[in-house]
Amino acid sequence: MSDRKPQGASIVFQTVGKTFTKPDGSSVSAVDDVSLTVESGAITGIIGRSGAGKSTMLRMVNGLERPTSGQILVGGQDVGAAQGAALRAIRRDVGMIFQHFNLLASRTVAGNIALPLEVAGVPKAKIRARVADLIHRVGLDAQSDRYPAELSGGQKQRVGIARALATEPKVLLSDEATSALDPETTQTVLQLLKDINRELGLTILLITHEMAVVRDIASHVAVIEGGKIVEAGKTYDVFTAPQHPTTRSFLSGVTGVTLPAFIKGQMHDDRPSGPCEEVLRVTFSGKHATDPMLALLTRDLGIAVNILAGAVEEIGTQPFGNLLLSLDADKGAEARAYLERHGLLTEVLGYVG
Ligand SMILES: Nc1ncnc2c1ncn2[C@@H]1O[C@H](COP(=O)(O)OP(=O)(O)OP(=O)(O)O)[C@@H](O)[C@H]1O
Repeated sequence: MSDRKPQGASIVFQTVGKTFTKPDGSSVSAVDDVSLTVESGAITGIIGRSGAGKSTMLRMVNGLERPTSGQILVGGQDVGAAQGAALRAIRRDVGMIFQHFNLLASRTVAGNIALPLEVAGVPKAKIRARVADLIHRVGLDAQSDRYPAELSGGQKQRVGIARALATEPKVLLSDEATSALDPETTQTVLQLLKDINRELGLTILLITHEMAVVRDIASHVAVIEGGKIVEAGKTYDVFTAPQHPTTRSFLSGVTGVTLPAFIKGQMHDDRPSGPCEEVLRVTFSGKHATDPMLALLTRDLGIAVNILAGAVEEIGTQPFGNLLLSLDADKGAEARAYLERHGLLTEVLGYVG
């Protein structure tokens, strides 16, 4: 792209709070006491429901909003305290892409990508060369002179990505960048972001309400609810051993493993009296993901299990599996202890009488 290879910068939220005052004078706490370190060069996802505070977190990283309390450091620089030239310098280091692309309809692909360079006062000849490079990087050589209205959603987002990269940022912020795209186009845009992250080493912080996006691209994830981070860690760890109910509910939509309706309809939270079956979720991860544990359970303890649903997925290059089982409730504790001893995680979902 140019002679300088951009390097990532870390983003550190230190006990950050953001309160908005509404027109009627009441206040809303959008972000509340958030501490989070986004590693330099990593792809980190912030996931949360609508109104959880995701956009506010992102907008504080490039100085579009200032925190009410705490600090945000980008590459060690305090964004909230920066003014004038210092703030402009931080903004050059932080590129952003948007759900609805935010392209100028009156400018061509090349013209849109050139815009931040024109604003930064880069000489024309240099702009031309850099724009050509960026267009090539995002695979739009044939569309260079087209206008946004003549592009598909995926192509528009590629323009957005190229424009965000124009000033060679250290950080790329992504605000639901694939939410308006179909699943196939989403995959190609996520792949482009991964390639950029690997080749340029820049830090990517993305917000999303889809766990599938986190699974497909992010090495780290933070779950936000009501302005607070309720869980954070490596994506693999959070997927295989989610701690918070909100995380679990996001995951239930993405693992593709749900109880068959006929079982769900009969299930009780508490164990009924008399003979019954315990319904279990078993999570396999890392080196245990492909172990034949259920066969071993039957062989070693003589406990038979019914498989209700299951899937093995990959996060990065690591496999993890989710199985829903039922077995004689009297044998439940023994079976769970056996599986846990062999490195699997178990969770009792309920009982069928
Ligand atoms: N400028 C503002 N003035 C008043 N309230 C605001 C403002 N910006 C955000 N809020 C409020 O702060 C809370 C968090 O909003 P935010 O947009 O950060 O959530 P979000 O997780 O990004 O949601 P969405 O996915 O719907 O965009 C919400 O209650 C929202 O109404």
